[in-house]
Amino acid sequence: MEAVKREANYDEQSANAKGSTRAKELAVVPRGEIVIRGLHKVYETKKSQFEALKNIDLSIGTNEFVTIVGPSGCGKSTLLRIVAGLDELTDGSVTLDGDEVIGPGAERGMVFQGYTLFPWLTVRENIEYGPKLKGISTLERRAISNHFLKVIKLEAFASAYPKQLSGGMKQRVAIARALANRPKVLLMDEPFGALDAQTKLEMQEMLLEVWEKEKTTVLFITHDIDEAIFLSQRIVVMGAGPGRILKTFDVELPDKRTSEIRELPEFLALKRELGQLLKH
Ligand SMILES: Nc1ncnc2c1ncn2[C@@H]1O[C@H](COP(=O)(O)OP(=O)(O)OP(=O)(O)O)[C@@H](O)[C@H]1O
Repeated sequence: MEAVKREANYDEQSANAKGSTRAKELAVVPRGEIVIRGLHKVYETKKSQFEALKNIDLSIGTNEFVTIVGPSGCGKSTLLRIVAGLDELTDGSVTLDGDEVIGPGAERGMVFQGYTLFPWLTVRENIEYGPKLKGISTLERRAISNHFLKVIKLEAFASAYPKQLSGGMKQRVAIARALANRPKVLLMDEPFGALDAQTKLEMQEMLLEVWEKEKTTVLFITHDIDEAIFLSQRIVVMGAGPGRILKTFDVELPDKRTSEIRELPEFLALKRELGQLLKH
């Protein structure tokens, strides 16, 4: 269990233990703060250029849960891929805790819609994959996978292979596998898009539980307005032609998100407003 405690906790503990100014400074270092400034993305082919993103400015705070919504083709995935370091920006900058993003890194975990588990590995082995690459010992890896199997409530399936799991279970493993690297940020591109309605609701509740426990910054993409409101602290609405931010909304709902909040007047009012904005 020790192995999966967050760095911030370690820092706080060491600050308390040592009581030194330096240790206290370490304890307040932001973790998982994304700053995007003047971001432009142009896709170039031999014959043409396509401006996918224009003038994107967005800051996402430590432990914040931010969702991006917008019409198909407005550049949501492009933006997420650039933050992941999987795609290059044309102009501007993206930093994570002050460090420029120049490529993929284990501190940014990704979960996509398609199931990206290794079919030849068991659930436990999939979760331990990242820590194994990092050279973490077998004992510590076991502690990490035990912790996350519990978090995603799949202890009984530790030895199962992905093909033996339902879609929702596979996505739970994908989330655990991303979290096992102890990322500062979880980047999620329509992770529940392929699930049936009931499983999707269950996954949303599970994700919020995980987010509360693990205190990771989350940048989430969805087409589903209900999902965006239910999950997020802030919603960023993008428009197309070229991809840009139209408006951001603070979600003023109780921190404790239970299914009842979907009936609250604030929820319904925001849903109406987002619906109107996305119609144009
Ligand atoms: N590798 C590429 N080369 C050229 N154009 C691209 C490339 N990848 C994406 N695009 C274009 O950039 C635009 C933004 O694509 P992106 O996938 O980011 O949109 P999106 O908002 O995530 O869409 P969706 O909601 O349908 O997933 C689209 O018009 C797409 O055709």
